[in-house]
Amino acid sequence: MIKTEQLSKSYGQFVAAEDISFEVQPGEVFGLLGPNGAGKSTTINCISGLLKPSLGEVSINGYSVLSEAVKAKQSLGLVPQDLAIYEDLTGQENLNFWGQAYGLSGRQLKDRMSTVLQQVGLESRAADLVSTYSGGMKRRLNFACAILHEPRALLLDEPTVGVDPQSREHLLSAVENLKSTGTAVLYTTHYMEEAERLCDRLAIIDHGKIIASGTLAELRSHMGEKDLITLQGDFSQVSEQVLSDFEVIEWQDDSIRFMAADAASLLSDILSRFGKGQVKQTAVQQANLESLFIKLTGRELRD
Ligand SMILES: Nc1ncnc2c1ncn2[C@@H]1O[C@H](COP(=O)(O)OP(=O)(O)OP(=O)(O)O)[C@@H](O)[C@H]1O
Repeated sequence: MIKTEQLSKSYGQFVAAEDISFEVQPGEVFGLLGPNGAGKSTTINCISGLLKPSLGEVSINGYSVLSEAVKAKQSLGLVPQDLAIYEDLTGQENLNFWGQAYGLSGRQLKDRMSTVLQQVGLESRAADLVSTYSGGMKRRLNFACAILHEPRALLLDEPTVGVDPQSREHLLSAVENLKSTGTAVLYTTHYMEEAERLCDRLAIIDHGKIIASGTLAELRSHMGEKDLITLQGDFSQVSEQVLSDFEVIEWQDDSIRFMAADAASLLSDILSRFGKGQVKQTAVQQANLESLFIKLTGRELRD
């Protein structure tokens, strides 16, 4: 339903997205997970037609976004990172505006408005001006506007950034609901927990490139059932030989990261290899998307 083939986008000499290929099937949530600046919005904007790719192909429901834009966009909904709603209109008026822009009218538009308001939990505030909404409520309305016309493919660009837990829950359940009705969803986020909850398959993106992709289970298996251990302290005088029997990912004067199977049982042996007072803090993370990202890049997802 959503397909990119070797999509690249450059700004002058700077390559913001490079060789991005994936497909999202109906009823599937595909996640693009990566830190700020990784290239997620660039990819989404090329798919929605807001940006023209420098190279590669994008299609929606079999129609090329470049050469058959009108047909491609008929099946597409976009929830942009920047809000696309009017503050000086009510929630209802915003929906009415967007509904008409999508060609809906009369009874059909009324029914859809009431369905989406209920899906995002805004029925009781629909008659209020958007300027009186909380940030999370605005994000929910932004989402509602994008799904009014029942798109078969939906692009969500970090829809939960800065929202309160209640709004986040409304948004995540609305995505789950769309998935169950067969919508193909592309979901970008830098929140690992959201990717783990929602996504059937994922691509991890960093510096404009996909560095790993697959189902959650496939991605976890990259970690080889190993835990990620982070030590903080003073390691400026410590030889890397101390951990030569482990896979060290990052070694700095004040922190060390390495992988170990069953880290908890090895911890006292590991700590005994360091001098008194050298290790000030210890953290053990089981295999998850965050630890995989650190393994692949040496950096944290939220950098
Ligand atoms: N118009 C532009 N001109 C030059 N560089 C740009 C432009 N738009 C984006 N970039 C750069 O491209 C890179 C990717 O940006 P993009 O917005 O796609 O990242 P992102 O993963 O969506 O992160 P964020 O969540 O912070 O938006 C960044 O380094 C950004 O500064």
